[in-house]
Amino acid sequence: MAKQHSAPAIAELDVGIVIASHGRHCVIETPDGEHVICHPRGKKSQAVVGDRVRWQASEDEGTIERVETRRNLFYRQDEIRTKSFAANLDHVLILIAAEPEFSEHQLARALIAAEAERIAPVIALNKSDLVAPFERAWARLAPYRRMHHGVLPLSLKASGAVDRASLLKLLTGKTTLVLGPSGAGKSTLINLLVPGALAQTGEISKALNAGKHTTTSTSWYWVDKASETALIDSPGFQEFGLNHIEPMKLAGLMPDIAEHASNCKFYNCTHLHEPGCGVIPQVETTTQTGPISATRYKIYGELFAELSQRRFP
Ligand SMILES: Nc1nc2c(ncn2[C@@H]2O[C@H](COP(=O)(O)OP(=O)(O)OP(=O)(O)O)[C@@H](O)[C@H]2O)c(=O)[nH]1
Ligand SMILES: [Zn+2]
Repeated sequence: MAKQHSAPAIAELDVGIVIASHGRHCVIETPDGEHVICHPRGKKSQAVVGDRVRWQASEDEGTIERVETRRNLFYRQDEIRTKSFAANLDHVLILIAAEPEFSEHQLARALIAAEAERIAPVIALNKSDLVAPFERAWARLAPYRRMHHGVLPLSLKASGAVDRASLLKLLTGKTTLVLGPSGAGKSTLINLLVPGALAQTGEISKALNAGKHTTTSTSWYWVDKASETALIDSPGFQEFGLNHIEPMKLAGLMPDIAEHASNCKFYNCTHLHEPGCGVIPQVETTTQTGPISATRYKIYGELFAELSQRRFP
């Protein structure tokens, strides 16, 4: 009888971090800093950037045998699909700018997705050198400056060295996903913290596509030689679907609303119309100031309605 080929025990397999992904295949980095193109074994081991994996070499490529348990997974979900950005994050850095004008809806959605996975968000507002638009954007961010850890003002082009230092103070030793709308300065930020980063991405996508001119969707960069601080660059800030969030969980994921949601008369209060609601009287109106901004409350109501109507794919 032929001897059956048995798979090696997981403990004997090599370890790696997923540093780029493109469709079904991805690039992993070994502890020695080598890069290997890997394919998942079956559908189960679909890996995303930031995943720690166990893999096995096969000729000059590799097979991912297991994805280690994730600390968190930052993703968005609409009616058609789920997009996973990255796993095992310490921070999501949302970079917006004085210009182009940012969408508060998108910002609120990305913050909710981070909160749902218990990932600490950092908001940065770039282009402080554009004085008047910056002032307007800064004022629009008042509710966000009160929540979280404030908003970091930047001028990546005009004061790169100072901004580099303040970003490193926040991000050193951490793994951070950088998100932002087009034109806010994401490439400028990544190149400031990781000189040559974009050239590196070019090489990786070339390896992945064997000469085809497509770019990788998400990429990992080490900021330091010791490989302790990492940035992850990912497109896709637009159309930030939150279908995976239960409507009744929404208030708990918006810190300014959550703060007052425990004072409601009904335990299942939606904070939309109920008598004895702790949230509604705290919302600012044209005649009354309040700790909850009218815009934030409106976003809450719209999202609640949207999530209540969702259909799972
Ligand atoms: N005035 C000003 N312009 C800046 C600043 N930082 C970046 N920019 C400019 O803003 C534009 C967009 O910057 P990018 O870094 O390419 O932005 P991005 O977010 O990567 O944009 P996409 O490539 O479209 O995703 C460029 O023309 C930059 O030179 C800044 O601090 N002040
Ligand atoms: Zn309520």
